[in-house]
Amino acid sequence: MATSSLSTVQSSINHKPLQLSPQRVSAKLNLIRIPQNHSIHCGYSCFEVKDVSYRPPGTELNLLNKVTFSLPERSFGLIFGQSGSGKTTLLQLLSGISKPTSGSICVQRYGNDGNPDKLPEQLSPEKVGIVFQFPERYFVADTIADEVTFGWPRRKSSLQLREHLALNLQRAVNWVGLNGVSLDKDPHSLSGGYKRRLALAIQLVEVPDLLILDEPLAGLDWKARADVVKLLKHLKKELTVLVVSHDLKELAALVDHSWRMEIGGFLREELLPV
Ligand SMILES: Nc1ncnc2c1ncn2[C@@H]1O[C@H](COP(=O)(O)OP(=O)(O)OP(=O)(O)O)[C@@H](O)[C@H]1O
Repeated sequence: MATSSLSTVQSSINHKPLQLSPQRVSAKLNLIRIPQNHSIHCGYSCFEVKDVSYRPPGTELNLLNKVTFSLPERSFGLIFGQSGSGKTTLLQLLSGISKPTSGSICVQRYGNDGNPDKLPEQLSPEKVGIVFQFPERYFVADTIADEVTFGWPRRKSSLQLREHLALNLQRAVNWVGLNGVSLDKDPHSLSGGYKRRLALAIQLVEVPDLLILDEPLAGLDWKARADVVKLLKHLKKELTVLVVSHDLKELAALVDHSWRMEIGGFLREELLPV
């Protein structure tokens, strides 16, 4: 999809306002500690997309046709396929920018025996972080600190909430390896790889249940690409990540599940052709 037509949406998505209660922030802070205690948790969750079709309002053609796949938590999925096949359209549905014409996008919890242990819950857009192609094009602030905190509550929020957000900011910045960089620096002066780190940090302030990346390596030189791959390898240890990319060789070592999107919006599971 042409990036210009999405610019407004993407700007607001890069900086979606945080609507967090202190309880939700605390829950998120706890979430980040889950991997260390992973062995004591029973069962697992899966993001499950079932029979999702999408036809833009006022058109006659389905861009997605009965797309079905599932991605277990803390795994790395990659969707590849020809330009114009519908990959970005699918990411827009997963992140709640558009709504499926039919089908469901849910989180299903399974017990240790592999059986569902409760009814599937609809995936809430609030729990999805998305980094669009070329996210640096939508940076709006003059400093890294302002860029990350754009859209945060300024006045009416409690001190407790602001303290939690500040902690989250610090954690996100450390997580993506931006901690050696002054938060007063102009985001536009960062190198390509560091701009991508910043775009990721914005999404990681509120730890997403699902992190989606559209072409994370596009437009970067070889060094920055290697840098972003290394960062994704690091994030994969704690997050569920879904990537759309044409850069199959560079990402292959990270991939747990892969699918090919075919023209007409048909998705099928397929090993990477590398
Ligand atoms: N709102 C819309 N109305 C009609 N057609 C659309 C709309 N949005 C996207 N399309 C068309 O849907 C198809 C799928 O587009 P999409 O951007 O999802 O493909 P893609 O696989 O992500 O491509 P690329 O790899 O080039 O990013 C394209 O043919 C595009 O022109």
